[in-house]
Amino acid sequence: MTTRRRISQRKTSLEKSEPEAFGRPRSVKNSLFSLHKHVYNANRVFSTPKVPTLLAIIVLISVACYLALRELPYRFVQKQSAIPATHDDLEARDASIFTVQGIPGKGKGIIAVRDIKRGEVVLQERPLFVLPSEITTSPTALITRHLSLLTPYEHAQFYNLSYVNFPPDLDPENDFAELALAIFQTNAVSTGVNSVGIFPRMARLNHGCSSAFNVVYTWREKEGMLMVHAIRDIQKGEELLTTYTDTKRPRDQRRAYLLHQYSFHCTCDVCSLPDKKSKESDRRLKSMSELHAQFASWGGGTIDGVQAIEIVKRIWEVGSEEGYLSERGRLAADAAWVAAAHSDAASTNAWARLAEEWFGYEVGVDSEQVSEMRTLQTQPEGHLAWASRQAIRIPTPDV
Ligand SMILES: C[S@@+](CC[C@H](N)C(=O)[O-])C[C@H]1O[C@@H](n2cnc3c(N)ncnc32)[C@H](O)[C@@H]1O
Repeated sequence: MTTRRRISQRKTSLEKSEPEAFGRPRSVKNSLFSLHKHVYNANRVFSTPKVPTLLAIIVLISVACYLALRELPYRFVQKQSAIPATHDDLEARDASIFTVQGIPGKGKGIIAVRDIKRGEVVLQERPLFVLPSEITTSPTALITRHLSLLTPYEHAQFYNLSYVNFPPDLDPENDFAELALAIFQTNAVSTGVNSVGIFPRMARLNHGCSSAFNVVYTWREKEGMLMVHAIRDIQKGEELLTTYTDTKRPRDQRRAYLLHQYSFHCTCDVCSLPDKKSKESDRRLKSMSELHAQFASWGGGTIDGVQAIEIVKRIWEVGSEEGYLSERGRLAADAAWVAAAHSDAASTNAWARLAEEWFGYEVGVDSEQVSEMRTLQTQPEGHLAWASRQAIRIPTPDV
């Protein structure tokens, strides 16, 4: 099964553990079971109806109780988190930040209704359901089973989503299982390393490359929630764009991938640059990818700590020229790792401070990554790589 990979590249570096599927809590079954007993006993008291009528009543009441009760744990979990508890609250919060509307040539998209500051939470959302990214059973059967567990509202949310790559010989009005698969493949996003989920509100985000995307989403395993943050200031009226793939690739390759996977020809601000400018942008993006690969070779000892930090600074610089601001928290955290390995506490502290700032924009000031970077600033010697390499002075950030 292919699914949107727009965050999977990013996520593998930012998220570590395998997520749980967000299913109905097991306790629902227990509550349903005890309710069955209760209903059964109640009907024994009023034992006059005929057996078929009685059975019909029991079934009806059971179904009604099940539908009502299965929402309870879900709402309870929602109330514990920062997410507003009801659909109305969610809609009110969304409406104060953005609106979903038709965008010429793109279907629907998300437009800011006010200025949004870099680092702001644009949207938080729990998945309708989550599937493993690799499955051995039939994907249509699996999706159909998950859809059968949704409320009518959630069901409608799912079937309202857009889709591409629907087999031309089939009819979306009749082939619901295939339709569901196409919707899933067009809209699912990574929820950690081995799973993908459907988030109907954020699924309206269209794609932009390199300097064109202005929001980034991250999956928070512990909270079972997807967060969308603005990575640059966004003005009222601007479209919110995320990225569906690693856009540190030349325009031709990005376009070919997006056409094949999502059936659109990308005309974002970067893809629409005149040829000369586009080539310059491609050169910068290629250079960033190559520099990342060189930086990674520090792990194998091919380059020393000072050279590794020079590469980090070069990536930062090229990123600024290109306007590619994503992944800077991770980059600075990796530089802090190098500094810690070489036992330079002051440099570890300085890189961790920079990482805290940029993780704050991209994954949130309340994220695990920010909290780790704060701890590292106070206890550089606590880093797991501390003193694992020769002790040398490591350059601090220029910014
Ligand atoms: C996850 S959906 C995004 C929301 C979708 N536009 C809608 O109407 O619900 C992905 C689909 O949106 C469209 N899309 C996304 N980004 C686009 C872009 N930059 N230009 C044109 N179409 C785009 C493509 O059809 C793609 O398959």
